[in-house]
Amino acid sequence: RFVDLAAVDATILTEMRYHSAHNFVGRRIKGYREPLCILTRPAARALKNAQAALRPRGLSLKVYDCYRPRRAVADFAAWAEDRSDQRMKAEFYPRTDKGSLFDAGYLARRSGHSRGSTVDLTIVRLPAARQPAYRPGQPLTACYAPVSRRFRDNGVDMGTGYDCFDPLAHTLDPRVTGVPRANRILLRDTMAAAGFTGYSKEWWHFTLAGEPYPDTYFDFPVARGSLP
Ligand SMILES: C[C@@H](N)C(=O)N[C@H](C)C(=O)O
Ligand SMILES: [Zn+2]
Repeated sequence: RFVDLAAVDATILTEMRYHSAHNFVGRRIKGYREPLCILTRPAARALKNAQAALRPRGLSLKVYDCYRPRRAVADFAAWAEDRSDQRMKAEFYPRTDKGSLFDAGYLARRSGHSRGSTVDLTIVRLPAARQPAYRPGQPLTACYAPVSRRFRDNGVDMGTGYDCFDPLAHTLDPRVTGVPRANRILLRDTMAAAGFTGYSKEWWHFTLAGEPYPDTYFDFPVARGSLP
């Protein structure tokens, strides 16, 4: 019952951050063998419906993370214990202690992503702007800096970048007003209409209500060979 999202809706943009070095760890995460968005079929179909609601408005979804194997979650946990590695702090958690990321709710020891019906995503205005390639070692900017100063993601302004482990990324943080607040609400409402529930601490994180494997945490690698 798992599928490659591209086989269900080829128009949804992808930027698989954990297959890349542009994430809070700073390198590819264990278990991400290919830059694919794998989801349960019901979650992929529901995302297709969300995309269909956005496209007439000149907008598209862009996914950052989909199914996440348990070995990737374990990689996050091992990384969190190594306090000496602060390589990506300046962008992803500038004012949060990395030792508190699990307790603060920004990382989960048993992640909904491992059940296959949870997705991290944003909205992009079409035609999608080209965004600069991330170069490991480049100077980093805080994910909560104004949109003109932080990493130039081609998503609409959500008030912070993706995986910004900071209270400003809480979906309804009262300091986020105007356009970024409206963008968060558009994403939340579009996803809700398609059957997904958001997460109060991360504007980008959604889980399909009535997911097919509510109690199963999978560990197959993210690779075409894992699919039927
Ligand atoms: C790490 C972030 N993208 C995320 O998905 N956080 C939630 C809490 C999780 O790990 O499940
Ligand atoms: Zn997530």
